[in-house]
Amino acid sequence: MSTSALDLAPVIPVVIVDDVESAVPLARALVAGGLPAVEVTLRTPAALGAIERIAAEVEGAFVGAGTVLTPDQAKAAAEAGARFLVTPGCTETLYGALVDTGLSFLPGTSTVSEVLRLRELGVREMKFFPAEAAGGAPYLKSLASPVPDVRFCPTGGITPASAPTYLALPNVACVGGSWMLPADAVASRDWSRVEQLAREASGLRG
Ligand SMILES: O=C(O)C(=O)C[C@H](O)[C@H](O)COP(=O)(O)O
Repeated sequence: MSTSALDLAPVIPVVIVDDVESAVPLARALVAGGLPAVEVTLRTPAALGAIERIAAEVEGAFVGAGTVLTPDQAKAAAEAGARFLVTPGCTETLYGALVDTGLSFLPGTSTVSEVLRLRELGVREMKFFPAEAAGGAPYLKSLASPVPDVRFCPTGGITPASAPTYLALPNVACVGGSWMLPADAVASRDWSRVEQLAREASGLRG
């Protein structure tokens, strides 16, 4: 069975990289702190280069691409070395492209019908986005009884304070978040702070 990003740690860090040179030390700090699954969002021109460098140079990292919106992005991320793909929402076209890469993926959902549509296609691991805005932990808790066989990675607005509530739910495998990468720490390349925040996040449990 292929590795699922959901099973590696309680948190998947969501990374926005502005320069490729920072990507490797940043990912090393996350891995050292206990967060091996690293989601690099395709929101910056540096993202694909960052995925490539992390895949090649950071031992222990399981690097993925986030903010995958189009089939071309799915393909480019796979070619750059991404091991998993994350999307904020899903369409039929995008779903087909995700499957075509052969990688594991977390399609974004925020309604029960979206969850059921993907479930009909055999998907059992999904992102719940934007988690806090779309109903938060109470929403996912309500889904656990009628749809017990789908596991979620809620992402969007989650903090170290709210993460344990999500992680305590039976249908939450892990959460996604960017709080271990404060903009000022990344700008000043304070990797020891990133590692420390990652370590705290990796110790979170419900
Ligand atoms: O890029 C994507 O695919 C997204 O769906 C959005 C991200 O998951 C959120 O931006 C998470 O960021 P925070 O809310 O800062 O934790």
